[in-house]
Amino acid sequence: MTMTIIRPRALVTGASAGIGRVYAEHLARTGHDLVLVARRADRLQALADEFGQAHRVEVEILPADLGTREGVEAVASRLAADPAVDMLINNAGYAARGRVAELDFEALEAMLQVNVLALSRLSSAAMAQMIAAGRGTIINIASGTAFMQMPGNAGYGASKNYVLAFTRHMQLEAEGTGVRVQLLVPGVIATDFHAVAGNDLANFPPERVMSAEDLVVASLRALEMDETICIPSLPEIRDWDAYVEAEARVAAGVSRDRVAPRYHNGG
Ligand SMILES: NC(=O)C1=CN([C@@H]2O[C@H](COP(=O)(O)OP(=O)(O)OC[C@H]3O[C@@H](n4cnc5c(N)ncnc54)[C@H](OP(=O)(O)O)[C@@H]3O)[C@@H](O)[C@H]2O)C=CC1
Ligand SMILES: N[C@@H](C=O)C(=O)O
Repeated sequence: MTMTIIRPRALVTGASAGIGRVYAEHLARTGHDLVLVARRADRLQALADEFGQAHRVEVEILPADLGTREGVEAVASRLAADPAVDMLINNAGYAARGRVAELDFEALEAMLQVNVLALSRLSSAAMAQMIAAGRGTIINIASGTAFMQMPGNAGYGASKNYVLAFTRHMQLEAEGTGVRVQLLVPGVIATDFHAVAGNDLANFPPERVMSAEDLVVASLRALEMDETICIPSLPEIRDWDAYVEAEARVAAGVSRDRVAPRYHNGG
């Protein structure tokens, strides 16, 4: 009698480098088959060979440019067609920076295609398939810059605010479905991201820089702990709770039939 081994299968975007590569390695080590997505097929193939041999898992490469509609649809179709994919790491992304008055609109549009639209499309395809299966895990990668305003970072910061908001809506919609949705909020992580964005990682004080390894371990540990928001370096999670409470107080006041007293003539 032949035994078929059914392993969990994860699809990782941006798997050719940095955070995505580290996720892929950890998931392979813990017995996941993988589908690796990025543009650099040679890198993906090298990782597939390495992880396949070292961890005896099946690793498929799916080279795709998530900055194009065809690339996104190829990956979305893969998610929709394969119920064995029970984990999506929505990680591919980058920063195109520039002050608003000097914005390179084409560069902004290209970044939003990857950071915002591809992530949304792949989240949607995975959610549909996973809700139907009654199980699955999606991790969306935001950024600490979603909580900060810095000159030159309007486009990238806003794209990560989108990820934050979109993922929190996904979490609401996933309630009771068996699907887990994690929002991961990295700070400054030591990867090629900074060089790609035209910055030097060495400009950050070392005490602000985390390794991709530590980030990914924290994210996977948060999954085990059923924490849906993972901010790996935040010492006290109650600070996030306070943020959500403050947001709820603002939300309770934004829609009323009268303006606030401070806008009345004479105060
Ligand atoms: N490093 C940091 O300090 C932080 C990073 N983040 C976020 O983490 C995520 C991963 O970044 P990180 O690992 O640091 O950066 P890297 O530059 O090391 O890796 C980015 C990955 O995204 C892929 N990618 C970029 N553009 C595309 C595209 N058009 N189509 C398909 N894949 C693409 C790249 O692959 P390829 O070039 O082969 O296509 C690469 O695998 C991003 O979403 C980033 O915004 C958030 C906060 C902090
Ligand atoms: N957090 C990093 C990116 O998202 C950065 O500050 O550059």
